[in-house]
Amino acid sequence: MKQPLSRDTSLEVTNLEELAPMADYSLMDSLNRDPDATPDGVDHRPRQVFSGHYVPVRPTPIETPEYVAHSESLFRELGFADSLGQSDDFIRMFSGDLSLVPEPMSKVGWACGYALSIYGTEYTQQCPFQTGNGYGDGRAISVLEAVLNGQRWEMQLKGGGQTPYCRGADGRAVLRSSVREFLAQEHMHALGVPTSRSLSLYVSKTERVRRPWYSEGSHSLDPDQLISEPVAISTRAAPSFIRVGQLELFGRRARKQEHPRALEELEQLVLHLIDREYNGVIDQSLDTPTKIVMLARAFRSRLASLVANWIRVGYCQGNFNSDNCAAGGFTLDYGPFGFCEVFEPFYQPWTGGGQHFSFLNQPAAAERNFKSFCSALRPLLGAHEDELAQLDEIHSGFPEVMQAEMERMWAAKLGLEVFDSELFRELMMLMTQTPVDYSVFFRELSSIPDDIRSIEKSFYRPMNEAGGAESEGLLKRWSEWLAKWRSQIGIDGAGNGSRLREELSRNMKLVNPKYTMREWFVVTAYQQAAEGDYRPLRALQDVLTQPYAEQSNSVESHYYRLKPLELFDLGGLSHYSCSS
Ligand SMILES: Nc1ncnc2c1ncn2[C@@H]1O[C@H](COP(=O)(O)OP(=O)(O)OP(=O)(O)O)[C@@H](O)[C@H]1O
Ligand SMILES: [Mg+2]
Repeated sequence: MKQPLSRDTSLEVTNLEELAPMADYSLMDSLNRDPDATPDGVDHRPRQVFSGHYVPVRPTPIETPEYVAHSESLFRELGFADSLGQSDDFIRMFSGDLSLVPEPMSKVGWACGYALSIYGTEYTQQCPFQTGNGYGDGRAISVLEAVLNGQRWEMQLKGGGQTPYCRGADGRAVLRSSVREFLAQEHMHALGVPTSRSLSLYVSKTERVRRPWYSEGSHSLDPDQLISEPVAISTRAAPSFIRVGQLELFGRRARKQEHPRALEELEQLVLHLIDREYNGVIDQSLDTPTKIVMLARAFRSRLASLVANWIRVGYCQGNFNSDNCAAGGFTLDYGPFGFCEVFEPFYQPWTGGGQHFSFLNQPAAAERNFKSFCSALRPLLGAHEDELAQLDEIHSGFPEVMQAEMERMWAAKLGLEVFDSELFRELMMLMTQTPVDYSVFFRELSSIPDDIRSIEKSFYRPMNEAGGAESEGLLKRWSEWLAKWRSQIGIDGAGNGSRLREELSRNMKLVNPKYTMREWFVVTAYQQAAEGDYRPLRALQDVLTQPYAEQSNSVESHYYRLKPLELFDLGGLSHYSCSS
């Protein structure tokens, strides 16, 4: 059971009037507004934005909003009373209506432009004007910057209506995708993986949009029908929402000298990034070239560690373009993501994602994004030969840093002090030859079994029944592998109850989660939520926010299970072609 944390409730924010004095839009001071924009933010038509870092946008509120969920733990961190999420003024603001927010809160939000590279290749075609000037936050609108409990946060609505970057789309997010992102962010945080956070989720009781989706039981790769879904607004929170793609937009403009202030705007953005995300890591008093070299090194280690963490918990981002890669080194944009159930090295839930963004190829995809990041910084180093050489070296060192992170991560998953490549290679071979559930396998291993019986719980195909010689051979190899592993971790001969064994098991269970976000639970949660029943969603939220805990027997029997075989290959459940 979760322990209620003791807290000083007298300091809690209980309404917007109390929150307002903490608002601090320093972004507006350090960055430039699009000079063509009207300050009132009512310009929602798709158009080109040629310069400036942000466009003022007034969100379009969803009709008749209803409270669905908030993150108790983020509220606690921010010093918000738990009841705040259900108060009228808070609901109004975070369902998109800024018209009544108290001073000095801004009645206008902002959206940002960004560029796109897919696996390291620059694209401009996704922009309706073929110039790259019409691409950016099409439905994400930041509405608040504030210093809360000593930390600076930016709050961003997703699904808050059209922005100049909407490319003709409706600017909305449906309840389905909003529930997914809302749950995933807090789950990842609880898993210890850096991520944007979930603040709140509100659904409209009357406004719906049509989206392509799968019919019940469909095995089709692409959606086979249009369905009407309730719209929702989820709010996410992070120190900033600067993406690698955003640096790229300004890097490309500077490289091509698209306008006289292009280089200056790139520098402003990079300094803003350092201030928001690398404060305390990079000394503000240093000169810009030195800062840039330090930034590249710091981002490299964060990115490598992030991706190793993804793999540790079985997470596949699915669409790891540069515009879905946060420059602060945390997970951003939970679109066509998924958690690996049956282990497959090239697991990829997004049908449009290809192998390059698949599960174990994420380190390579991260390297491509890192390349885009470094190219964006280059114009700022101009003739600084020394720093340019350092930047190149930092870039070319990415695979080595990534590999070291991966080895550390695999060693930790296996309870080893030092990575053992042979033991690991054999395990990978067995895990690809035996359909095995990734998280159940590592969790069962964390109990340090004496034989393979408990590990067999993670097998999708019983090994002994009618499997013949092949199955017998595999079982034998599993047993041999287990014996070898046991001797490597040094507990051979130590019985249950030995201190060493218990400590090792405890540590492994802090690295190998018991509960991960299996899509079939999420489907029930969002389907019921669309009917107005939020209980399955909240129950799942409770389970997923304590993923390493054993939890109750009933939670275990319900949620600690292999994916039922009849759910394999179902559209919307095992794979999806879009996520919005
Ligand atoms: N319904 C929509 N209306 C307007 N723009 C949209 C819509 N759906 C997606 N976009 C835009 O299309 C681009 C690609 O979408 P993608 O799925 O990567 O992002 P997203 O899930 O909307 O948002 P984010 O990256 O902010 O989490 C983004 O720039 C996004 O803002
Ligand atoms: Mg995106």
